[in-house]
Amino acid sequence: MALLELDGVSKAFGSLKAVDGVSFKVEAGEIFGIAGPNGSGKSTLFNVITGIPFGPDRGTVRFDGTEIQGWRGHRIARLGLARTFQRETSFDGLTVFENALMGSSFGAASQPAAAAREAAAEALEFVGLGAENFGRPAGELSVFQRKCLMLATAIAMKPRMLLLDEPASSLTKPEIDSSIELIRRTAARGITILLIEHVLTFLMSLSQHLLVLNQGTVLALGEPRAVISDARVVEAYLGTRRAAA
Ligand SMILES: Nc1ncnc2c1ncn2[C@@H]1O[C@H](COP(=O)(O)OP(=O)(O)OP(=O)(O)O)[C@@H](O)[C@H]1O
Repeated sequence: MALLELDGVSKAFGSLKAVDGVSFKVEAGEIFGIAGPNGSGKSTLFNVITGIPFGPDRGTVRFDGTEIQGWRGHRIARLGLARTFQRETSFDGLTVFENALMGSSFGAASQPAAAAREAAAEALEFVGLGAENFGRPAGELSVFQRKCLMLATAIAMKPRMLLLDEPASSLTKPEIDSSIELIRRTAARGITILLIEHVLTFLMSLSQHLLVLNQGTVLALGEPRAVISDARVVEAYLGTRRAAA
């Protein structure tokens, strides 16, 4: 059984069909990539899967066999489905450690406070934000460090699946390389990953399956090399590759 399964999922804003009848499956343990031109519905798809901030209008979303469409975001997160955002998102007035602690305390609310602190520290060390950063206000961090903090906060929740929305945006080439390595190591922890990215080389080097969205619908889905040579994908997406990458 797939860990995540979407069947005919749709979301409209007025007359605009942002996500229109999307179906796909993600197997446990894989890195599954999602590409598509600007405005093709990628972030809206993440929103409707996670319920943050809204669910789908139609269709079913199954996580580990449980139908979760229409559930509130916090309930979906507690089931083991965490996400990051396109823009670095943190509580800037809180310290690095307090941010990660929000994740670990929320993810396993029943665990003792000491275990939550341990999970927060481990996640921060894992992303490269060592103890010397724990007391720094999150607002002081660089863009790359803030992305690492957002990832650490999600990992501290101990999710089974992580949805990463454009983790490479606004990063330099060496930071993108570090980010690829970090996502590989995150998957090696046993966390299934659904990854939105504009930078195709990023998706190609990480994903076992690639889905391309166009105008809210699935244009192509399959093995990444076959997908990027699909003529419809070349026309809809690769024409903008240089500008996007
Ligand atoms: N809350 C909203 N209200 C109205 N329209 C929206 C809303 N969110 C997204 N849209 C519209 O839905 C379409 C899909 O947007 P979405 O952000 O999902 O695309 P995307 O593929 O993630 O784009 P990008 O690559 O630029 O981030 C766009 O036309 C966008 O303007």
